[in-house]
Amino acid sequence: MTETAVISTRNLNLYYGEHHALQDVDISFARNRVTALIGPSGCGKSTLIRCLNRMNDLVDNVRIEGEILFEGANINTPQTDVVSLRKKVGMVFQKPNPFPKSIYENIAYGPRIHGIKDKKILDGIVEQSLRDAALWDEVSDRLHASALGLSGGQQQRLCIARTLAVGPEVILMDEPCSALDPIATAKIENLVEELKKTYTVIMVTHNMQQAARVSDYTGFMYLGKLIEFGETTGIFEAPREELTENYVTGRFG
Ligand SMILES: Nc1ncnc2c1ncn2[C@@H]1O[C@H](COP(=O)(O)OP(=O)(O)OP(=O)(O)O)[C@@H](O)[C@H]1O
Repeated sequence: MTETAVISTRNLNLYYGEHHALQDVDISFARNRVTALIGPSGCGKSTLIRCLNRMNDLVDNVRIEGEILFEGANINTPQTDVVSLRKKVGMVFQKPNPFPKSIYENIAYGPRIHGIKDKKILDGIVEQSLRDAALWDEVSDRLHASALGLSGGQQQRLCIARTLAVGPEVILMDEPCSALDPIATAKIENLVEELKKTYTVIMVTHNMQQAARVSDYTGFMYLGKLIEFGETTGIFEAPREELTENYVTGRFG
């Protein structure tokens, strides 16, 4: 890959107890591009993206070896400031998980934690984040209503807005559409297209059509290994590995 990598791993290995869940993964994620991670259930896709903002730290009995380079530094060290890492490498989960608070408070929460107190500035961040997440027009008249009253698709865009509000560089998305209907899914996919102008997006998806539609690069994983990585068109139309071909043509999975 000739593009600038924002984040990359070198000899990344992860063990859950005895289970070797990531094996020698070397991958680079290009700036302002969407990279999709695909592969059958249990192959390690979520485990891999969770390494990129140290979410696996929260799991008991996990051991991680190797380097994860972000902005030139290895983040897989005890010295890493994990709070500031998670501000720069945000995450959106499979199931929308808004806080049981107002729409406004969901977005303002992160910036407040990071020290922004001025109401005018917070108002501006809330509006901009909602605009950037393509939600402003649907909620601008009810910012102080509960976020739990939004539809699933709106809640997921709210979660994206919440991530944008703290000024990330990378957005990790772990199957962000799996709980959504096709219309809400299409909105998220269109949004991802917009987001990559400003951010780097790394998305786990079970849906191969989605990977083909939204991503520039695709990594295919199998049993904890990154089997093949390259431009999405190449992975889907001319895979080099037989395993990849079998998977993308639906022969297993
Ligand atoms: N907290 C954990 N403790 C122990 N084993 C785990 C844990 N999380 C995941 N695993 C195991 O690690 C392997 C990789 O899981 P992971 O969730 O990363 O796969 P995945 O490719 O994202 O799967 P899916 O598509 O089903 O979400 C699986 O065998 C899984 O059972």
